[in-house]
Amino acid sequence: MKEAYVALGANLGDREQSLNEAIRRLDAFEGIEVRRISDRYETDPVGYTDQPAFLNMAVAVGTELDPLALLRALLSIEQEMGRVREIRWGPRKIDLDLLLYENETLGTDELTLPHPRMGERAFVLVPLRDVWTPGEPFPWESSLAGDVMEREGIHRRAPQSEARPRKEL
Ligand SMILES: Nc1ncnc2c1ncn2[C@@H]1O[C@H](COP(=O)(O)OP(=O)(O)OP(=O)(O)O)[C@@H](O)[C@H]1O
Ligand SMILES: Nc1nc2c(c(=O)[nH]1)N=C(CO)CN2
Repeated sequence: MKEAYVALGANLGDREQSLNEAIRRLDAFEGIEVRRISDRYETDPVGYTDQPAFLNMAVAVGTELDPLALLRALLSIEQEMGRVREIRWGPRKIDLDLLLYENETLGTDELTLPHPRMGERAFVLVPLRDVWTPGEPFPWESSLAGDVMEREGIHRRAPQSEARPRKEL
């Protein structure tokens, strides 16, 4: 089994439900198992800013798929969930990006590894740090120093059990 990291984002419809559904579909996919799941973060939109706030997460997966097959699995889940591609960096029901696959580097149009913009995106790095290999230093720690969360408009959401109304506990 190889290890890979996937970033998830949603900013249209029921964002929470979309993220849960995407993780369920990932884990159900032949050759992929979800190993660790980050907290959820409410984040200000980056790039194209005239759009609703995102919910962002990251997961660590174990996989028997090669990098391209894993990327295609992510794209197929996006499509099954009804993602419509319109504006680049624009609003979407669900976005799944392949951040890292072991230590592979790749530079094709279809797949670039590591993901070319991950190092400059706090909305990616903050959840990625949650699921990083336990005991291993997080390589982007210095990018997250100081008040980056405040500056980039990133707010950790309460865990689901805390967020639920008492009667449902
Ligand atoms: N590491 C990667 N993860 C996901 N997609 C990638 C990667 N490298 C290249 N791509 C290609 O990028 C294409 C466009 O991806 P997508 O529509 O998710 O981009 P975006 O989310 O708008 O922007 P960004 O790539 O900056 O997150 C995909 O069809 C895919 O083939
Ligand atoms: N906060 C935030 N901003 C974004 C995001 C995202 O997931 N979170 N995804 C984008 C498309 O790549 C563009 N901008």
